[in-house]
Amino acid sequence: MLSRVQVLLISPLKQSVTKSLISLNFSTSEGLSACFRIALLQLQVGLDKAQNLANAVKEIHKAKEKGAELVALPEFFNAPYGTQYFKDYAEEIPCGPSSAAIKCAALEAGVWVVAGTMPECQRDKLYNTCTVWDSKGNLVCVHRKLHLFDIDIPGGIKFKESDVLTAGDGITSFCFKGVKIGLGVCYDLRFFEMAQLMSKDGCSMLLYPGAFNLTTGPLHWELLARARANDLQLWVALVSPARDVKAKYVAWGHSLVVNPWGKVMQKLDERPGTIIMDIDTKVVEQVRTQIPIRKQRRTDVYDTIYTTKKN
Ligand SMILES: O=C(O)CCC(=O)C(=O)O
Repeated sequence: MLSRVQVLLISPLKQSVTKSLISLNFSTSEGLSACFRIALLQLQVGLDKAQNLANAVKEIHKAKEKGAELVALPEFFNAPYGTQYFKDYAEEIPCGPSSAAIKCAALEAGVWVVAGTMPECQRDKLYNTCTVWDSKGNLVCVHRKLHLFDIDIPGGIKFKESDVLTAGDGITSFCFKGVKIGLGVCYDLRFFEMAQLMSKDGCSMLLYPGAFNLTTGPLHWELLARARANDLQLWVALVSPARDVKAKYVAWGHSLVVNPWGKVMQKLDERPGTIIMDIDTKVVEQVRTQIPIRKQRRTDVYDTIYTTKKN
């Protein structure tokens, strides 16, 4: 719902301070509504790190030509996915070659980049880490995957990231053009409480670089994206690498954008490709006004809260 808010303006140009009151349209929950163009790059990723980086940089520039202002890359855009690879491909952030390539691409193209994830080493630990770069090439924030992907589905898939990786310990969001965007990495998508906290913090969009597989991908990828979008009434974007059937871990692909009504707005198949989508936070306001569940929660009966620090 929109409400009229009065803002006190103090002009620095006049000797005697001039005060004037103006009215602005503010949304009750998220601030001024805003619109921006996002690109999701479903990249082909292989064993050759230099080639992966060159491809990411080329596609960032192509996305800029299509008017993208914020460009998102997939989980492990610079390395194949698999516990056997993490150590060899890991870099310190922000001083490794992958950070350097993305910093430079963001600056040269003049776009913000959510650099999917890369294996990060710090001291003796490895993390699955998402970095965000602004259009001047500054590192805006870092999110280390909070929930490690440890599952065992007999006849389907067994994976144990925790054999090699350490989990992050915080929840991360950043502000782009006045829109707060929450970050998660792949398995993080399964954890509703994390998403709910980002929503409570004022996020209008959640962005997850991810790489589901051929067992859980068809079952849960789109379902989870739509569930998060519908429950929290915000935009959700998932960015996967393209499928490589010869890889040890075969990614599901199907990068997508879901709107705050829970509707899939754009979706790729398993091949390399790009989604270009205009994100309008007015839709967030609409659905939250028309189905006002955010105001109807029984926080006298239940709640979701932080138990530790925020990033
Ligand atoms: O949750 C899943 O089914 C897949 C998760 C995954 O592939 C990951 O966290 O990297």
